[in-house]
Amino acid sequence: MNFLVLPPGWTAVVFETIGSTNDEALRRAEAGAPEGTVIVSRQQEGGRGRRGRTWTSPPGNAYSSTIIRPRCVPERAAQLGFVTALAVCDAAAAGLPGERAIRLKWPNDVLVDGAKISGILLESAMATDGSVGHVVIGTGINVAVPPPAGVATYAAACLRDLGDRRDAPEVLHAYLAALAARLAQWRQGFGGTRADWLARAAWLGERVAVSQGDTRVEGRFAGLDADGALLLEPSDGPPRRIVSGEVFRPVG
Ligand SMILES: O=C(O)CCCC[C@@H]1SC[C@@H]2NC(=O)N[C@@H]21
Repeated sequence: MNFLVLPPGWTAVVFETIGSTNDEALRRAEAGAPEGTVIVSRQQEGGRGRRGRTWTSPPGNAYSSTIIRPRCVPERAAQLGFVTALAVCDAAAAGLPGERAIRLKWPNDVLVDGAKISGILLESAMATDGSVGHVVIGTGINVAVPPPAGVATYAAACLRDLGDRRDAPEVLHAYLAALAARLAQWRQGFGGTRADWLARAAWLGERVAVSQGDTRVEGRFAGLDADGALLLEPSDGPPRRIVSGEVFRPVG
């Protein structure tokens, strides 16, 4: 990293290489590191994705994990996925040509012209009073290197191939500034975050499929409820409230 400008009060620990920035941030959070501690690495040797997947992490992309201490109920802490996706979206929008379509796929994927440009992994721990004591917000943004062919099970791209001329430290700077601003918005309540997320939502009002392990349900994506659950209207049954799963476009 040649430079890193941080939001006021935040501190960064920068590595040349690391196993996983999330693992390091979780360790430091357990040891008492304050909110706004950011672990950054130029590359990761054991980058982790959702559902136990590997996150290939060569130099050229932006890898960070930020410690937040929300002290709230788990349902509210889960909204940090929307906060983070909006921050990545803001950071991407600042460097991409205006004609690119940036959309948010529930719960926290960021798509540019239909291709995923980042991954978000939230990991948390409870405090003794039953609230969420800390959340580690892990984000990998594909700046200069797309996932290797055959690894991604979805369309994926990097910002540079989409016309963004910035390098990883510049994108990371934009992302962390946006994350601080989006966290401030969320602390006022979920309404603003929810409205801004819906304004960028992919496939809102359209037919989608949601897979949850071995089960799959299809219906119209009707919006988000007040907590951030996906509202799905199947054609042959009552409306459903979905709290986890993968959303995609049904074929046919
Ligand atoms: O599967 C996903 O989409 C989430 C990928 C999250 C990857 C980031 S890179 C920085 C942080 N450290 C990790 O080990 N994972 C997250």
